[in-house]
Amino acid sequence: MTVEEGGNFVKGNEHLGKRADSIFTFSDCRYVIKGKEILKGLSGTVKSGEVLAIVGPSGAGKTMLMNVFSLKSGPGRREGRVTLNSRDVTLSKFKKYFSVVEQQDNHWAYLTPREAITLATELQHTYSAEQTVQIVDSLIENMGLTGCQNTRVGNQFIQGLSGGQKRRLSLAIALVKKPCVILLDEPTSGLDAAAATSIMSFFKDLAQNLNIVIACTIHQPSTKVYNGFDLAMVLTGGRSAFFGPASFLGDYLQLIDRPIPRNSNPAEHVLDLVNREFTSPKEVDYMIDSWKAYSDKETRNPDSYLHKIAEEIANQKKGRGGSLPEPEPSPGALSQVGTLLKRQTILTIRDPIMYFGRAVAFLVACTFFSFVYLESRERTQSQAPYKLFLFMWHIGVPCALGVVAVIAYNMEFVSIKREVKQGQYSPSSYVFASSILQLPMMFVLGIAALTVGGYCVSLYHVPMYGQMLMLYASTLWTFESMAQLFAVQFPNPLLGMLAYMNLWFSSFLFCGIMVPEADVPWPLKVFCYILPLKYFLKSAMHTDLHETTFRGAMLDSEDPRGFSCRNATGDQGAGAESSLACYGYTGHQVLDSVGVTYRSIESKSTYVEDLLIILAIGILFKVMGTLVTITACRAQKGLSKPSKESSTEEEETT
Ligand SMILES: Nc1ncnc2c1ncn2[C@@H]1O[C@H](COP(=O)(O)OP(=O)(O)OP(=O)(O)O)[C@@H](O)[C@H]1O
Repeated sequence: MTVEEGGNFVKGNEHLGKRADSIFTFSDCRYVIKGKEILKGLSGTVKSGEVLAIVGPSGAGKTMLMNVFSLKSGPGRREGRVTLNSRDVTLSKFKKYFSVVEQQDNHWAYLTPREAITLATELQHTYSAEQTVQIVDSLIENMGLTGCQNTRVGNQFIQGLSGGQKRRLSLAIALVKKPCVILLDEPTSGLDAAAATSIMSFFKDLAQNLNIVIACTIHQPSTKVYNGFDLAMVLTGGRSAFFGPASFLGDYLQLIDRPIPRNSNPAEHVLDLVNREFTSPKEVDYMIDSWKAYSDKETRNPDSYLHKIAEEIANQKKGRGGSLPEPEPSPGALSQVGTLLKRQTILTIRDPIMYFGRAVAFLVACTFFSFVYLESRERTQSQAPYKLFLFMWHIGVPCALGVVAVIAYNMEFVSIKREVKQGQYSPSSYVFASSILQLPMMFVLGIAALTVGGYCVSLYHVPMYGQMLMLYASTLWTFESMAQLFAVQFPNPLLGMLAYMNLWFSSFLFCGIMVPEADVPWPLKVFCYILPLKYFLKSAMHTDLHETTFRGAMLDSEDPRGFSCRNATGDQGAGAESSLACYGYTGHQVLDSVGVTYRSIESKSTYVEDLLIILAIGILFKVMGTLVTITACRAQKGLSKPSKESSTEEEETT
């Protein structure tokens, strides 16, 4: 029987591995934002096999406490100690021994649960293919995902797994690491009562069978769900109003003269008592003060539970918490890059937004502009300058559409940060894998932009297709690197899009066509050198024109320019064209003539130089993006140790 059918965790499953005993302790945890204490000295301890529920009204500080446990960086300063077997939980310990299941299930929408679990296993373990299949089968069976193992996970846009199935998939992925502690933020949110009861009883079985610590926040548990917890912590206004065995809450409330009414839900009752929105502040203060008085008294009673907790915390602080298990060997960087590359390839093929959707948009947009500039396919005198404008559209519009990549990379980065923090792989492995995949995809995008619009409709010079494609792919890659930088630099994708569009506009403005480079004042002139479109246009014009000839002009040794349009034939305006519309017979002559007005255009080939500059600009943005990615993934602050006074206070008031 599976969880899906309301059953229990399959006991004694050897593939999931039973952990050695461990103790998770937090002592005197505080969180201060701009001088305001959000968490006020919270302490507690949870043993392996136990489930702790942190309950409290909205704004009580449940999420903040979870963030403190999970070393999440935030706006404030954290104080206190969080330990596992008396070792302070640092980011590297966290990666090895902790798994977090966040409130929002953030999965790869285009993978199936089987693929997602398999890839997570391959990223974190060095198992053989056969062992991997066994582990994956076991997780799928135990998490009740058998029926949906080959269904795409889905998201808000594509239909996929139900909320409960997604939550179980999150848990399956969290278990792949074989953690000692699992932290769950609101695991029942969005689930109906039956699903919530089923998943909580499942957690209880899981904690016992794998001997792991589970700590979760929960908003308003039903009686059935509440009865499944081993320990409960009641929070209000960042303070503790109860911490101890969940089954003891009723007796405690009786002791302080706030008994649970008959047939009432204990959690609901206590939440009513500590909620300032529904109860008088006096009553809430009474609950906090009563707990402080009770815990102070009981901590001194050698037979009490609270005394044992205080002792346990003191032991942990003194380093008498036992050793931590040695984590299983993890795959090397190359193997991780290979697995990530496999995942990125599957996602690229299935998710059209990132590349293939853009390729279609490029094809349509460039073909559209080719039709608008249909006359420019004729290599005639009057059309010569319009070739330049067509190139501007043919590269400018695809680059502008790169703004889509900012959103896509931003969404991707949310998942990447989570996976890196969970210790699945290093950020540099991700950057490496995504960069490898980007390269061929830039050629796909270049082919889409160039082939139909440029070569079929606008009749670009076919022998130069390879060179032109290289130019396109490089320029698109440079803009892709810009998009990736802004996607990771700004957590809000709208800001990233704004930054990208600003850079794109600047690139257009300073491409040497809109305003002569010589006229641009310093320091703005620097943009003429560091943005890629100028180099692209120069080389694209040269590549397409230099081996061709233009009708309406002829070589003329008597004319100082070496050509004239007076007696030329073949152009509709031949002979009658004004000297202004006479650009030249050879591609070189036309390039020089166009360059009189648009000074960045010239007949001299600067292809290699331009290509290298474009690539250098791309590399610069890539390096910046990589640094920001690595920094953002590592931006986790450890807890500062409590002050002497606060540690003493903590020992007194568990
Ligand atoms: N940036 C901030 N500046 C000041 N106060 C903040 C900030 N972020 C959160 N808080 C405050 O911290 C308190 C605890 O918030 P937290 O999100 O932990 O509550 P919660 O118990 O998880 O609530 P809920 O159940 O509604 O999610 C709240 O009173 C909130 O207003």
